[in-house]
Amino acid sequence: TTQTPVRPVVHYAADRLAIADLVAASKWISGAPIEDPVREQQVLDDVARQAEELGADPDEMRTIFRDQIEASKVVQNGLHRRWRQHPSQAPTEAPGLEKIRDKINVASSALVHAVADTAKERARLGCRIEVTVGAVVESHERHFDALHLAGLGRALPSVCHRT
Ligand SMILES: C=C(O[C@@H]1C=C(C(=O)O)C=C[C@H]1O)C(=O)O
Repeated sequence: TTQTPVRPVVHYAADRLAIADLVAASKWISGAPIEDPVREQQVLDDVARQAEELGADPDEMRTIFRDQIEASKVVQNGLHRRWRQHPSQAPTEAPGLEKIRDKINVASSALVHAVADTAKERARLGCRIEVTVGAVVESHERHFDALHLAGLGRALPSVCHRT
């Protein structure tokens, strides 16, 4: 398949976003709220620390991950709306949230590395179109529906940095 320098960033953002389905199912069953500001702060502090360890910009990493978190909530809210409207589609079992968050942490670290590895590429003029095309191709490969494509779109606006 077509590879561009920023494609790994799109790939790992999509990996992380796909886990939102499990989170949504777990919260649907437990009744936990979709938004968890304490956990969000932990995620942001964690990726900023990892960025520093890799010699990357911690503030930029926080900005990029604020968008990953918003994207996850777009997908979770969309799935809950769908399940309220079509209860027969709602999940009846799901893993516990702690177990799923272990998976999110792994996906986050992979994305931190991809971001840290592409500082130069993300400053290039071609970045924006590469990210956009990458998101469409990635969505197609993963059989994403419109909700997940919209979520991936919400995940990516801060990837290409304006220098
Ligand atoms: C994914 C979750 O849902 C939301 C999104 C988060 C994220 O993307 O890391 C963190 C907390 C929640 O506001 C979660 O609760 O783990």
